[in-house]
Amino acid sequence: MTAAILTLNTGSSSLKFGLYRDAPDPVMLLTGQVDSLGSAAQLVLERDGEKTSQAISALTHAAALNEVIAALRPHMTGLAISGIGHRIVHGGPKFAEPVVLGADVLSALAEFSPLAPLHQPHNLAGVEAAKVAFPQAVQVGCFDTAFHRGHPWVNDTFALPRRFYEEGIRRYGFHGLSYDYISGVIAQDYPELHKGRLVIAHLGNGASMCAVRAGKSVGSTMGFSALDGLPMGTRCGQIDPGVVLYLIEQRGIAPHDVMKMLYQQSGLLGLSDQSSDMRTLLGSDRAEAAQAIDYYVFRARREIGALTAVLGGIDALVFCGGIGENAAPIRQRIVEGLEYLGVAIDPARNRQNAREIHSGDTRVMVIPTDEERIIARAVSAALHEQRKRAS
Ligand SMILES: Nc1ncnc2c1ncn2[C@@H]1O[C@H](COP(=O)(O)OP(=O)(O)O)[C@@H](O)[C@H]1O
Ligand SMILES: CC(=O)OP(=O)(O)O
Ligand SMILES: [Mg+2]
Repeated sequence: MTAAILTLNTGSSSLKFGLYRDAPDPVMLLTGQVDSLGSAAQLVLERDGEKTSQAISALTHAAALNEVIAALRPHMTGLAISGIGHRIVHGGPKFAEPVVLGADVLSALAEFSPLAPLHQPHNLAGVEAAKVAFPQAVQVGCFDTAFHRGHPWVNDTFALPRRFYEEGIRRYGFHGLSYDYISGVIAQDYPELHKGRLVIAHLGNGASMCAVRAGKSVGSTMGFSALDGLPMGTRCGQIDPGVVLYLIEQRGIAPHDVMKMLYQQSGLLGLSDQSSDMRTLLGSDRAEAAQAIDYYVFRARREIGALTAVLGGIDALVFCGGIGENAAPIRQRIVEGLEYLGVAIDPARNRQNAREIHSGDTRVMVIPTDEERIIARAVSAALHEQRKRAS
């Protein structure tokens, strides 16, 4: 039997997975995803460049995971799943490295569920389902917050009474597995640039930007929860906290309903009154859809300016995530007006989603992210440690 690794990445609207042969840089055997969870879910598997797709009935992440495991079985002959890596969005102030998910760790992580209600409970349900399906495998948690744990204090704190910082009310930042992957690609392919100042824009269903200097995160648009910063598919992004207080105190809306509104009914969906999906909005002729895109682009441009200020300049702007990697018109519009930073793009290369799309002095790049690979590497390292201890 060959040792294999399974990775699971439960996003807010999708479930992505990968099957790898164990090696220090694990060898990818297949990848796949379940999209549009909750409505017309599709399970797509990709092996050796060939895609197969099937409709599935799952409504929840946990049910989808069971269907994924069933679909993977025929591909597992001769393989023993030795380790399973999970993307866990919130690691709180403590977890700055991947960790083996024992019972005490899992209960500590469950305490962060209220801080990331669209993700953390699904992530942890995935761990439980994986433990049942593969009881022999080592379960490893990889945190979206870990990449940001070295933030300078000014970027880690809110201006609240001091004790709240000590109690863990901090700007954690998310999408760290994605930023870790992208900065690894830069280190390998552009070693000079790796020493410099990057703004990485992870624009998916969830969206954030990260300021990276010499491979380290020094700032992020996301804060305490996965709500802050850029507007997202259904999340509001930056908002005056006075609005939240007003809705609760003066309008009498129950806090739980405000939470639901901020996480699930706002962002592109709330503004367009049509869809959370950028493809749908780009294809729509409704004025509200156009306005939702206007706001999205405006906030993204504004945050690039803010993070460039944090870095004291910008050497490269990198786009990734479903929108960042595929939506050429959105990239085009975001960079409009950033010429003063040397940021401009070549329309033809932009349309091709080419890796280098800049026409000015500052590099602008499109790099498909691969959170699964970062997870698979962490699992391989954990398996290696385990074997070393056993020998
Ligand atoms: N070709 C495309 N053009 C525009 N938007 C796209 C395209 N492909 C994917 N997207 C958008 O990417 C977003 C999903 O991003 P993704 O990173 O896959 O999500 P998740 O955060 O759930 O992992 C959706 O808004 C989708 O519309
Ligand atoms: C943290 C976050 O927003 O994740 P996702 O993009 O998967 O929703
Ligand atoms: Mg994502």
